[in-house]
Amino acid sequence: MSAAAILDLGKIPSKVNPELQSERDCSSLTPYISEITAIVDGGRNNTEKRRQIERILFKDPLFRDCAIDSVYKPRDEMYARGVERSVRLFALKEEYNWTDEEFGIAVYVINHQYSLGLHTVMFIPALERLSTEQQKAKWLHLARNYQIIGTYAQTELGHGTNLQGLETIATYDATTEEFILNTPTVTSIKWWPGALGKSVNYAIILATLIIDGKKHGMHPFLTPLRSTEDHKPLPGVKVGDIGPKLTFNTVDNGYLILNNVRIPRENMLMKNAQVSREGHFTSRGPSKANYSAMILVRVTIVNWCSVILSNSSTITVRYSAVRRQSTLDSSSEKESKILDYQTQQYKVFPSLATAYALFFVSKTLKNRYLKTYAEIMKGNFKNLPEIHCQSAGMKALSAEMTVELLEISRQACGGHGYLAASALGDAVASAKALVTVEGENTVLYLQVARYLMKRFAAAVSGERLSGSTEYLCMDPIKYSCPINSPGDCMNVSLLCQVYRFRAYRMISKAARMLQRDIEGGKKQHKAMNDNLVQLVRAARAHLLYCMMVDYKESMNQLQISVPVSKALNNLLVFFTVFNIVKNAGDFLETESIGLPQMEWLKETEVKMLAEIRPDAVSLVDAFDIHDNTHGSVLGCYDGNVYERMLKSTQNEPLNQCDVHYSFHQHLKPFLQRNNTSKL
Ligand SMILES: CCCCCCCC/C=C\C/C=C/C(=O)SCCNC(=O)CCNC(=O)[C@H](O)C(C)(C)COP(=O)(O)OP(=O)(O)OC[C@H]1O[C@@H](n2cnc3c(N)ncnc32)[C@H](O)[C@@H]1OP(=O)(O)O
Ligand SMILES: Cc1cc2nc3c(=O)[nH]c(=O)nc-3n(C[C@H](O)[C@H](O)[C@H](O)COP(=O)(O)OP(=O)(O)OC[C@H]3O[C@@H](n4cnc5c(N)ncnc54)[C@H](O)[C@@H]3O)c2cc1C
Repeated sequence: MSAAAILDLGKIPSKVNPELQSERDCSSLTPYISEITAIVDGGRNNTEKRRQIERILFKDPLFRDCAIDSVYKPRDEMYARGVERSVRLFALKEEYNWTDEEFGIAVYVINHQYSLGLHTVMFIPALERLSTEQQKAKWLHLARNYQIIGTYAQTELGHGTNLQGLETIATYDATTEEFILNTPTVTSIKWWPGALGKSVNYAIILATLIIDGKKHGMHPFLTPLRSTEDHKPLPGVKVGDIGPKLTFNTVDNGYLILNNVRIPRENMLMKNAQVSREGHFTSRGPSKANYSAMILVRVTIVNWCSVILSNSSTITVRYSAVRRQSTLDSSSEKESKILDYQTQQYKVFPSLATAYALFFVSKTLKNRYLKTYAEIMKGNFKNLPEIHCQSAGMKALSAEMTVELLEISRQACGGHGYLAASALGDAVASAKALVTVEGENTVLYLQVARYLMKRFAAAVSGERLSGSTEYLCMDPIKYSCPINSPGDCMNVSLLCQVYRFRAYRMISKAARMLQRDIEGGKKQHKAMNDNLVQLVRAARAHLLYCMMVDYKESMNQLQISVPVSKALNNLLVFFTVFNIVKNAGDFLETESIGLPQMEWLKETEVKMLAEIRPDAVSLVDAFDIHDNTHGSVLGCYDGNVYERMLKSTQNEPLNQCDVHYSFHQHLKPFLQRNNTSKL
C-alpha cells in the first residue's frame, strides 16, 4: 500500500488480496465450491433464495453493519436499533411472503442482531405445541401477524433448571372462571425471558397450577402484560430489563413480578391438561408434555452451533492465509503464511471440521425430531424419551464444542483476534450463552445419563433395544480393536466401532459404580450424587458416538463429485480422529484401542492437517457467508485485512477529533501544573 493510500483510511482495494487469490487458484476444489454450497443450503435453488434474501437485507443500511455496529453504541441505542430491525424484518417477511424457513435464513443472515427473537424462536412454537385447536385458531394468527408480540417466561430468579421448583402460581377461581397469577416470593420473580423487559405485550408464563389448594404441576398460561393501547404494564404487572449481559444486549431480557393478575380460564394452554369451568383437572399424554417447546429449541441450537463455527472458521482460515509471520525456511525471502504452520492448522481446522460435522449432524437430528413430533401430534409418545435424550444431549455437546473451538479460533488470530472488529470476541461471548440456555449443559448430560442407565438395565435384563442405545445389548467379550494398521485409522466405519466400545465401557462402568454404592447401602440419591462425574462422562461418550454415526451416515447419503467427496471425507476422517486423540485417556483406559493404535491415530491426525490445507480456503468459501453477516475485518472475501482494519478505526468515536475534550479537562491542567509549557 502506498503512503498516500495509507493516509486515505477509507480506501479498500478493489482487487482480492493476491494471498487469498493464490489459495483459490491453487485449490483443486475451487471449481466445485458451488456444489458444496448447494449441500449446505439444501439445494441450488435454496442458495439462490438465500442470496436474494441477502440482497434484500443488505441494500438496507439498517442491516448492513448489524454484526458489528453495536460495539460503539450505548445499550439504549442498541436496544432501539434491535427493535427497529425486528420490525423491519417482520415487515419484509410480509412484503416478500417469506416462509418460516426463509425468515429463519434472514435471521442467520443478520447474525441474530435483533431484539424480538423470542417471539419467533419460542412464543409461536410454544403456542403451536401447547394450545388446543380452538386456542390455536384464536391466538396463532394474532402472533403470526404480529398483532401480539410474546415471549416464553419460565425461568425464575431462584430456579431455571428445576422446573418442579418453580414458585410462580396460577390459582383457579371457579367463581369467576379465572386464574390468578402471582409471584409470591423474591425467588419466584420471572428472570431472563428474552424481549420481556421492554418489548412484549404477551407472555406464556409457566406456573404451578393450584386448584382448591392442590398443586397440579407446571402449566402454560397465556398472559397479557402490557396495554395494547399505550404499552404500559397492566394492573398487577411489574416488568423491566435485567441489565446488561456479556452479549445479546440488543435483547431486553426481563424480570416480571405478578400480583393477583387475573386471566380468563381459556388462557391456560390446554393441549396437554385441562381445567373445566368447575375446576376439574384432567390431563392426557405424559407428564412432561408441557416441556415440548424446549425440545425444538435444543434441536435448533445444534444447527446454530454449526453456523457459528462456519462464520468463525471463515474468518480464521482467510486471515491465516493472508497473515505472514516469521519463516519456516530461513533461505526464503518471504515470511511464511501462518496457515502453513502445523500448529496453526491444528488450531483452525478442528473448527472448520466441526462446522461441517455439526451441519450434517443437526440435519439428521432435525429430521428425527420432525418424525417424532409428527408421531406425538397423533398421540404416539413412544419415541419421546429418545428424542428428549438426543436433543438435550446434542445441544449440550455441540454448545460445549463450539465454545471451546471458538475461543481457540480467536486466539489463532493473535492480537487482532482480540479486537472487537475481528467479531470473534463477541462470537465467543454469544456462544457461551448456548451452554446455559434451554437447559444448562451438565443438567442435560445428566438427563442423557439417566436415560442410558435405564436402557443399560433393560439391556442387562435381556430386552432388545432400538434407537441410539441399541448397542448396549453388545457382548463386550467379543470386542477386539478393529484398527490393525495405520491405514485403518482412515476408515471411519472402523473408528465408529472404537467410539461405540468406549461408550459401552463408560456406561457400564457408571452403572457398575451406581450398583456397587446401592448394594453397599447408600440411598439411591446419595449413590447418584457420588457418581455424577462418571455419569456425565458416560453421557458424553455416548453422544460423541452418536454424533460420529450420524455424521458418517449423512455423508454416505450424498451424491457428490469425486473432488467434493475427497475434500469432505478428509474433514470427516480428521474430525473422527481428532476427537479420539482429544479423549485419548478414555479410549486407552476402556481398552477400546491400545498404545500402538494411539500412535497411529496421532500420526493420521497430523497427516490429515496437510491433506486439508490446500483446500482450506475453498472449504470456507463454500459456506458462502456474506461479509456483512460475519462482520469481521479479518475474514472478508477479498482478504484486504489490513486496509479494513485501518478503515474500521474511523468508526471509533475517540477518533472523531484530533484532540479529545479530556485533554483540555484533565490532562492539560495536570501537565501544566508546574508551568512546563515553556519546554
Ligand atoms: C449467534 C446465535 C446464538 C443464538 C443464541 C440465542 C439465545 C436465545 C435462545 C433461546 C432463549 C432461551 C430460552 C430458554 O432458556 S427457556 C428456558 C429453558 N429452560 C430449561 O431448559 C430448563 C431445564 N430443565 C429441564 O428441562 C428439567 O427441569 C429437567 C429435564 C432438568 C428435569 O426435569 P424435572 O421435571 O425436574 O425432573 P424429573 O426428574 O422429575 O423428570 C425427569 C423425567 O422427565 C423426562 N423429561 C425431562 N425433560 C423432558 C422433555 N423435554 N421432554 C420429555 N421428557 C422429558 C425425563 O426423560 C425423565 O423421564 P423418566 O426417566 O421417564 O422419569
Ligand atoms: C442469554 C439467556 C437467555 C435466556 N432466555 C430465557 C428465556 O427466554 N426464557 C426463560 O424462561 N429462560 C431464559 N433463560 C434462562 C435459562 O434457561 C436458564 O438460565 C437455564 O435453564 C439454567 O438455569 P439456571 O440459570 O437456574 O442455572 P442453575 O440450574 O442454577 O445452574 C447453576 C449450576 O448448578 C448446576 N446444577 C443445577 N441443577 C443441578 C442438578 N440437578 N444436578 C447437577 N448440577 C446441577 C448446573 O450444572 C450449574 O453448574 C435465558 C438464559 C440466558 C443466559
